Amino acid sequence: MIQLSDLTVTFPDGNDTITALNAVSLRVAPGTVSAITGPSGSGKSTLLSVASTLLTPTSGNVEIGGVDASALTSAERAKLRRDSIGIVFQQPNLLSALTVRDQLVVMSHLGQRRLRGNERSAYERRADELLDAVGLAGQRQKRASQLSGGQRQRVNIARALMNEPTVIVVDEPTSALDQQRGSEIIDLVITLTQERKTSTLLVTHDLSHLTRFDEVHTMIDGSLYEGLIDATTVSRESLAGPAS
Ligand SMILES: Nc1ncnc2c1ncn2[C@@H]1O[C@H](COP(=O)(O)OP(=O)(O)OP(=O)(O)O)[C@@H](O)[C@H]1O
Repeated sequence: MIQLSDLTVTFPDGNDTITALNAVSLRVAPGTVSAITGPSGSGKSTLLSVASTLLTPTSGNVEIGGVDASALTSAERAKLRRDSIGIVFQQPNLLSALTVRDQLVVMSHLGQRRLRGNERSAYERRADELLDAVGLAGQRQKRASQLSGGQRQRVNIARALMNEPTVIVVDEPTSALDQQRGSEIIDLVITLTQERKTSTLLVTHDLSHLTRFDEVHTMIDGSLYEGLIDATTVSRESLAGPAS
């Protein structure tokens, strides 16, 4: 479960400041996908960076499974991130020299000592189970360069699940894919979220899938609103007020 409370992020801009997030609150329950859409520059990526504890907010806090990330040291936060948060970036950043299976195995012992043989085979079993779950059972020994864009995104998703996270943060998973492959990736994210009871926070520009998510929010100028809102036609004064 992830709970974002009253998050504000400002960046210096010459003598001024930019408010990238303005008192944003959001709770994503286990087994549900909450989608965030909104215009370019409205703060969506900043929200994902804060939710995944990669960026510390100017104020407000992020709780992952009841743990307040702001109360942790940076080493503790890195451990929380490794153990509890799966991050799926927009472009799959796979390591071209590794097989599909090893892309996953390497994730599970980042920053740790060399694996012993029996540990390695446990990780390989988990990798194979996840590759089955994302429809890549037959591709385990291939290299990233031999995969299609949709298959790479599947590896990316499987890799994010390797450490059994309770929270998944997904940035524009369909942006490099055609409509059908994009739709299949959304199906996969929804199915895995339900099966594994993760709290999934997903950013997308692609409005065609929005009705399939449990919740939809729109980010406008750093504020988060419930539902789908057309930021070009609605004035801020007429909005009901930020979601909380
Ligand atoms: N590191 C930074 N330093 C200064 N300003 C930043 C930084 N990161 C983001 N911003 C500013 O914060 C605002 C929100 O940016 P953000 O990238 O979160 O928007 P976005 O909704 O993800 O945009 P897009 O859809 O184009 O990716 C923008 O005005 C951006 O210029």
